[in-house]
Amino acid sequence: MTLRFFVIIGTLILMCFVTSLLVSYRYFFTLPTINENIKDYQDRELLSLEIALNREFVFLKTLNYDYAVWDDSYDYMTSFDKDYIESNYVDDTFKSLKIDGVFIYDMNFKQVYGHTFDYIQEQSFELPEFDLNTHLPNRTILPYKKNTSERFGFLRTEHGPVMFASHVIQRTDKTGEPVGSIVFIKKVRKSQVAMMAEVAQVKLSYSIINDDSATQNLLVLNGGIQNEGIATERQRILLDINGNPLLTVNIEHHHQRLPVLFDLYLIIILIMFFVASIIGFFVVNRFFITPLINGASAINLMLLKNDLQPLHFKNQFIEMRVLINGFNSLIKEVKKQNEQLEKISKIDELTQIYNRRAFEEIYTLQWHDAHNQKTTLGLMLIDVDYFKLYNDCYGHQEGDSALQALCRVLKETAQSNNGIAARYGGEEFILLFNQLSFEQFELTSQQLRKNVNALKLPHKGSKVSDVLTISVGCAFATAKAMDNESITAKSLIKDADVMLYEAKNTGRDRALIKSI
Ligand SMILES: Nc1nc2c(ncn2[C@@H]2O[C@H](COP(=O)(O)OP(=O)(O)OP(=O)(O)O)[C@@H](O)[C@H]2O)c(=O)[nH]1
Repeated sequence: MTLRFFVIIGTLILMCFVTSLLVSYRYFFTLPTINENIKDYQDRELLSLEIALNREFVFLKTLNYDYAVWDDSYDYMTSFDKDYIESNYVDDTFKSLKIDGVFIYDMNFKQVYGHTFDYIQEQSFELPEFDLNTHLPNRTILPYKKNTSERFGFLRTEHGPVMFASHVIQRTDKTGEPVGSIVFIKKVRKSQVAMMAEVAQVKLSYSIINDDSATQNLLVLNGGIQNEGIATERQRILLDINGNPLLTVNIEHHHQRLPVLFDLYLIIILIMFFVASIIGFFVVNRFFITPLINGASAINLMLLKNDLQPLHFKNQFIEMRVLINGFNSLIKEVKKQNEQLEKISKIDELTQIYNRRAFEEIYTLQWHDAHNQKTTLGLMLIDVDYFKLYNDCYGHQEGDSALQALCRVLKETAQSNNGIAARYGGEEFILLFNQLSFEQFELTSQQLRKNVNALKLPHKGSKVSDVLTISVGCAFATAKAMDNESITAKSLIKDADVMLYEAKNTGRDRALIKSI
């Protein structure tokens, strides 16, 4: 798994976790509380509506009571005095009391007086429904049942629903047997409903029910919210005095937008969190993951190429800088040690010139170059004359010093002719030259021998000189020979070896050349 993938997965898990946390909090705590508050509010709206309706009846009932419990009304039921009617139920009475009709009944449900007057339109109208001898079910409007002195409610008429209030006729001091009852009525009007809506702070409309079956599932306006949820609007029915559905009331609640799980605030919070998470990821990616990945790729590439180099990253974080600097120091140290190892593996410790292994590598490369470019290649195989005797005479340490002095000469001579010098065996050395002409090569071999002689290292044991001398076997491969492939790298060394053998056998302290 990559670090970036891990951080992406981590960020996504964090986003899911926080989202579910916020959503759960809203679902289990906030939303139920808001719903409960709205339900409570809507319950109060329904109760207010009920109170507003009752208030309408209270006005009607109070008026009705005043007229029913009055000596003049009581007396009328025995005398049927027209003066009582003419002085108390003129049209202006209806207008001032804001009622639309008065009916007086005896104890046998017989209407002894009835008058209707639409106090707004100021005209009479017929209400046959209040003839209780022809509309027997409507007798329920009268308070003639035991322990009942008043009744009120709605009644269906051909002019629409009306509100009524009735009370038994009694003396003012409430003595004497009931002699009849007075009924006051008031039409249900839009203006009245509008006032109720204002009191309850809801929008109201109503319709008259003509088909009972359509209202079977509707609740009666009574007792507020009953086993219902919150809603933007709901319907209630009003029953007439006989318990039959009369009106459907459409209530539009104050709350027209119900709370949802993902409301605007939650969405904004989630968006803000998502944006913050994404920004966070990009910051971490930009300043931490990308440098780390680049660093890892660079190290990987170095390992593949086997070329260790310091990292050139800049980073804001102290820890990252410490890491990079630490790595660079490590690389520096490894390179240093590698160089030392390389040197140790290629340079002869005593003489500080190339060892045989290094020579083989260089020789192989130069052989191929010379072969490809058709250029000359020359080898000089050097052996110190009577060195065993030198050691015997001066000691091994002096022998070492002599070899060191000799190798300095070999190295200088080689380098001054663009060649290399290497230790080939114990006291056997080899020089390699490329692109020299035969003349230059020959001259160099002689010069080399002279330079060694010029060291003037005393050598009492030598049978050819009183100073240290060398024998040199040289092999020179011409450009032509390199081209026609008549020789090999090995054969050239062999030729040099043969010439060295010749030089030894023909008196030492000399350089013999074979040109191929
Ligand atoms: N002091 C010292 N002696 C070495 C070293 N390497 C080889 N020798 C000695 O070099 C001597 C080589 O002797 P030989 O190969 O017998 O030949 P020589 O005495 O040089 O005689 P010729 O080669 O025939 O002229 C040996 O005695 C080795 O011990 C070295 O690193 N230091």
